[in-house]
Amino acid sequence: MNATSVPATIMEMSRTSPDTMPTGSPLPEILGSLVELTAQRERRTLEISLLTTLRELMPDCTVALYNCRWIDGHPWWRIQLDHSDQAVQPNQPWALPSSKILRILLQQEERQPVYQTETGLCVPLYQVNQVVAVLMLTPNHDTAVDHTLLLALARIHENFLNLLHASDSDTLTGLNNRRKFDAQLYTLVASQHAELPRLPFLALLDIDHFKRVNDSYGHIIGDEVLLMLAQRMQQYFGEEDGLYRYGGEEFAILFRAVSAEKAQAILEGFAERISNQPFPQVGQVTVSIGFTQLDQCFVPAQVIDRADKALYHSKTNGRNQVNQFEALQLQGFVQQAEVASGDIDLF
Ligand SMILES: Nc1nc2c(ncn2[C@@H]2O[C@H](COP(=O)(O)OP(=O)(O)OP(=O)(O)O)[C@@H](O)[C@H]2O)c(=O)[nH]1
Repeated sequence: MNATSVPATIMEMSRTSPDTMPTGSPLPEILGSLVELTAQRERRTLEISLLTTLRELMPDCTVALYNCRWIDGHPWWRIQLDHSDQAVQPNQPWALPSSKILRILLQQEERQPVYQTETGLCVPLYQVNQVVAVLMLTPNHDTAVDHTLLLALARIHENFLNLLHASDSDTLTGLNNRRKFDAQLYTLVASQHAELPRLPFLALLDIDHFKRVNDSYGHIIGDEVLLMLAQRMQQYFGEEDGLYRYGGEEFAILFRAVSAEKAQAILEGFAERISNQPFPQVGQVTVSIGFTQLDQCFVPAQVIDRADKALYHSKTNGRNQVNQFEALQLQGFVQQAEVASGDIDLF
């Protein structure tokens, strides 16, 4: 099913299978749930909306959502939300699923939309032909589950996951794109809490002399360097760190560290790894990095300006190095910008 066929399917359900509709779930209620579901623009709120909808439409079932992560071809999973929406803390440890679920995820069993397990029903959700999440449904007592309704909601959720992924991703590198970066920086700046044990930082990273790569080896090899750099970022940084293609040959990283010194060490470790691991055909590539600590005193435009100034300092002082805005400011190398009437003006 694709996104455009969804409304027809729901209308069809209401016409052709009225007796399979759960009691108390008339068409207006289902449509209301769909409106709510499809208004979401973030994966977590989309997931909460799906579970709320299922809970409302199937009150006799317990529902849980697991997210899947693939490492070297093996699926790991962790519970993301359960029936009560709030009960699960984010970032539970990843675990190996049971052998039955493993067979389903690896598609060793004949691919079906719904699988029967010991405890109930399992509905895999796909992205580019790979399972990215699993809905687990346990009926209380002997309640019959309306498979048509369950599958329609699962497919709608899946379609929206895919749309979200497409609108948030950079097509060349697969990293998050600038649109996603702007949204997440805004959220992070607005929601910072001083009591969090690890401090938030923004780093801007730019490949050194990238024009020479394009000029010497061609644009396609240049693209490959961008892709490999993105892959090395994914291997080096943690799964909770935000990695973005900021534009052209520039990347952004939103990450946490216990101190500015530790943040500097993390970024220097990455720059060193890049310069020490030659790229196919091109050889050595180096990167320059500027970073700054996020602070509620500064709006997103100021935070970006601070990281950018630190990056510019790295570029103009020999490249292949990492600088923090706050340290440069103390030494008098850079100045703070202030926001006036929506623009950034220097003091
Ligand atoms: N292959 C490829 N090149 C790109 C892409 N986006 C931007 N570029 C190239 O990136 C290069 C950036 O060049 P400059 O801004 O002069 O920077 P630089 O050569 O990296 O020099 P410094 O940043 O000063 O070290 C240009 O040649 C752009 O054409 C892309 O998606 N693919």
